[in-house]
Amino acid sequence: MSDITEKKRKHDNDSVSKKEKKVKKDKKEKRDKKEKKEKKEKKDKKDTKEKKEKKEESNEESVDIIETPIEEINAFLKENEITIENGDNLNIQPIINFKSLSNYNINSKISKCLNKFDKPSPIQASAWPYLFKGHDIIGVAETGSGKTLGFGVPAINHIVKSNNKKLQVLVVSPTRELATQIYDNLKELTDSTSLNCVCVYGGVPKDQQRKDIAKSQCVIATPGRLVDFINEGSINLNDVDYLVLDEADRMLEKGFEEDIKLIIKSVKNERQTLMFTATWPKEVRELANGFMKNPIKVNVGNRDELTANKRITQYVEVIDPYDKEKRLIQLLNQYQSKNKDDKILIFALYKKEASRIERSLKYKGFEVAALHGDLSQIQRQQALDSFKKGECNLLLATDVAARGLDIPNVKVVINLTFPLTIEDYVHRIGRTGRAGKTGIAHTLFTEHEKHLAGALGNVLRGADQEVPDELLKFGSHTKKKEHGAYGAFFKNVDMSKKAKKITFD
Ligand SMILES: Nc1ncnc2c1ncn2[C@@H]1O[C@H](COP(=O)(O)OP(=O)(O)OP(=O)(O)O)[C@@H](O)[C@H]1O
Repeated sequence: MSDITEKKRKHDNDSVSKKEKKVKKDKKEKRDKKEKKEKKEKKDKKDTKEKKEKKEESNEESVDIIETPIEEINAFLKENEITIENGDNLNIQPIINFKSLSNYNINSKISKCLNKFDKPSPIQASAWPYLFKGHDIIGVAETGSGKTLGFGVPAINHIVKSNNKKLQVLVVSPTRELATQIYDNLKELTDSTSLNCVCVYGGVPKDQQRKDIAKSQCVIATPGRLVDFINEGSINLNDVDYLVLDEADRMLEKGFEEDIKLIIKSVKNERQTLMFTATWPKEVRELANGFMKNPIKVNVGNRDELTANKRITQYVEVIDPYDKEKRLIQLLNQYQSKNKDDKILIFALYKKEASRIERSLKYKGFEVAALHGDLSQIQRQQALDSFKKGECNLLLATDVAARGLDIPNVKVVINLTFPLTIEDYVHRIGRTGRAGKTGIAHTLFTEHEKHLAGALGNVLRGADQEVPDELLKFGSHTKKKEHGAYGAFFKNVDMSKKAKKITFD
């Protein structure tokens, strides 16, 4: 090849590669421009969203403080027999209507979830203001009075306000079914605020729970599975600064103490601690104080004495133990209603007893579901679901169903065998007469339970119910419950110091 031809070829090649380079450069510039534009649009969109949210927030902030007249507040406290005790002599008005929630900058998405109700229930009205301000609380109010949202609304608002995605709220519940129910309640709130919540309980595989924990800000748990996860390092509670013990007296009883100790040791020291229940026996009060900082005690109804919901009509029949089953059939025939929605809940004491009675009822032609500890978790959940949905209107349960379960249209509770404690009696019958409704509790009482006759008599009197003569014959002696738990964890609190009862004047 001649020099000239070689030069021409080189020149041609150069100009081709220059052209290619230019095309490439143009393409890149175009691409960059497009990316830049997309980025800007994205940012603008985000800014607008943030601005909108900020505006909403500032709107909330700029809302005028809603003052409720003192006379109205005092009438509300009196009518609902509310006492608020605290050592710091704080004087914070209850939130007696949802409008007043704006005084506390409650996230509007959370308050929207409450639209289905007319007004806060007495425990919500009186506990919320203290909880929004970050205080520890012991909330004691009758069964079915809305305690779940009483601790749940401030819990989720606490996460929203913190503006971080760490796990911050822990709710501990004694049974799997109750944990699931609390989860359903709180999920409505977390979903509205695009936060995540997980329910952690035993009897089902762990894998999915582990995955869900990793992305959740709120955990509802039964103690056993939670302790499992703590021990295997699958859950980090270091940032939990809002701790709720639901059914607190049960959680502080012997049997749960080791788990509760470990759980409390695993959460943040600087935290808000809440204890909610319908029964607050003297035996656990000092112990509870040891886990809390100057707790405010909110009492709805005269709950220094054990009291049952007064909208429940209580019948107590003293009976020969051998006649119980025959009487149960008569009661079922008497109470089974033509209204297909009405439900009856029967309580037995032991799992074996529950299984035996279930078989016997089925043999006699009753359609009955059963819920007790000898069943698998799937069977337990199926029985509860079919009872809740009304597919089967008769449920036979042990005390696993005594606390917290909120099942619509339970018209009658039958105590086939009396529970081990008088507190359990109050919780069992509290499965009826919920959220302002009425109900019936029919109890078969035998000489085997005579040591609880005095306490039962007091509960009946306290709720303005008739005390049968046969019950009085057992005398009024009440066996004291003992509490030997908590060893070194136990903190002696000076109970002689009287807390102040607040009145608004
Ligand atoms: N402000 C309200 N007004 C009317 N109903 C309400 C209100 N808040 C909650 N409820 C309803 O009251 C029912 C009982 O509530 P919840 O289960 O929280 O009771 P509880 O006090 O925890 O009862 P328990 O002592 O048996 O655990 C639920 O169906 C709930 O939806």
